[in-house]
Order: sequence, then C-alpha cells, then structure tokens
Amino acid sequence: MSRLLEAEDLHLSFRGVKALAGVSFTVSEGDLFAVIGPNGAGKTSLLNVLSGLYKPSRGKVVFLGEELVGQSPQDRVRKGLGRTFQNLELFRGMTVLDNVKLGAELAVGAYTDLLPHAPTEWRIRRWAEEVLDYLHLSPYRHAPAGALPYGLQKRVEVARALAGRPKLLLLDEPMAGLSLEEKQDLARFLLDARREWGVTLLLVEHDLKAVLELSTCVLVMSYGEVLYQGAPSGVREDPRVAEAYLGRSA
Ligand SMILES: Nc1ncnc2c1ncn2[C@@H]1O[C@H](COP(=O)(O)OP(=O)(O)OP(=O)(O)O)[C@@H](O)[C@H]1O
Repeated sequence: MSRLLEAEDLHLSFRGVKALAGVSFTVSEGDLFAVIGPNGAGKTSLLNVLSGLYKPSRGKVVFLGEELVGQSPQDRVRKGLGRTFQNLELFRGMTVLDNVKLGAELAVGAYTDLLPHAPTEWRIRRWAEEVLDYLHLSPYRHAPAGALPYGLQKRVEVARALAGRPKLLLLDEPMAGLSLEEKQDLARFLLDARREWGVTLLLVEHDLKAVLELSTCVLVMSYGEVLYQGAPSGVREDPRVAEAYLGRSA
C-alpha cells in the first residue's frame, strides 16, 4: 500500500507543556488508522497540526508527497485532507442539505461524472444529495442542522466532510456521545465510504473496543510521545501501552 501521509518528528508546546514531543508515523492508503491515548496525550493537538490549525515548532507533515507545514487548513482541504471536530462545527441554523453542500463545493472538480454538462450549482446539489442518501440522512435534508438529535448531527458532520471527497479524513472522536446503535451505524457508514469512495480514515477515539475491532493500524500516544504503532492485535500485549494507558492489569 502506498504512503498517504507521513508525520516526521512533530513538536508542539503550549507555554512549556509539551503537547507533541517528537511524533512520527505513517498512514498508508486504505488504512483505518486509529489514534488512542489517555486524556491530555496530545491526540487533538496532533489532528490540529495535521489539519493546519496549529503550526508545529519542528517537524514535517507530508501528504501525497507534498510538505504541508505552512499551508492553510483550507488549502489542505482542497488537496484532499478533510476533517471533523470533537465538538460539532455545523452551521446550526442552516439546513442539513446546505451544510453538506458547503462540503461539496470544495470538491466540485472531483465528481465530474455527475451531470457533466449541468451548471456547477446543480452538480453540487446532486452530489450533496447523493452523500445524504448514502448516509441515510435524506429525510432530514430540509431540517435546520441544529434541530436534529446529537447522533444525527454527528452524522451530518461526517456527511459534510465526505462531500468534500477527501482522500484522507481526520475524525476527532466520531463515536463520542453516541448510543451503541448509533456507533454501529456510524462505523458501518465509515467503512462503506472507505470501500466505495476510497477514503482513508484517521480517527481519534476513546472507545477502545471500537478501535480494536475496526482499525487496521493503531497509534498509541502518551504525554505527547508515540508508545506504539502497529496492528490492533499487538496493542494489549505491548508493555508500555499496558502501563500507560490500559492499566497494568489490562
Ligand atoms: N490551546 C491550548 N492551550 C494550552 N494548552 C493546550 C492547548 N491545547 C492542548 N493543550 C495541552 O496540551 C496537552 C495535550 O492536549 P490534547 O488536547 O492534544 O490532548 P488529547 O489527547 O486530545 O486529550 P483529550 O483526550 O482529553 O481530548 C495537554 O496537556 C493540554 O492541556
């Protein structure tokens, strides 16, 4: 599998607190790459560095062979690096469809097969409708996003990000606050999107059971450092992980 993203020796500090202390790893095309670790381990800081919200004091982020440090979050999205947030970042007063159309606008060159001769606005709408349908959100498309139950809002956020046709989608705790059934639904949608649209997924997640079941590769962080990168089957056996994250008895 070819390399999609490489993080090389990333460092980031907040007034003396080392959020990232030399983080390196590789995400390959097709991965479902999970980042786990205790509270304060640096997971969200890492996503913020990858998506361009924070600039690392040292290190490189290489995406599809191109160095990204210094490029804006918007440029990164246009290059295929999508993102969802830990706290929902939807436009609550806008309809579900309009939220997803915002995502689709970013990728208008990427779905040339849909209505190739139609005006751009039609093609954006058509693609947004397709993504909504795919995620079983069509019945809610005219509702204000902020009026939906939390689980559906999370799904709308994923739909908006997927509408941007990312090559790599960064998801910050997509399962947090969801019921078991909602988690299972979301996991299915993500796996389907990965298969159908070739989206590689990198997710920060606290639900260890979900991580170990779904992922192809796990990165375990603690105090801004990488403790483990490898197959999910090796996570529980790794002594450093057991000590730092799972508790010695795990
Ligand atoms: N904007 C900020 N200002 C100051 N300190 C910050 C900021 N963001 C993160 N930190 C600090 O950096 C460290 C890493 O935080 P980060 O939020 O990245 O961890 P995390 O693994 O995502 O934690 P959680 O699982 O609780 O979300 C913590 O010590 C945190 O207090």
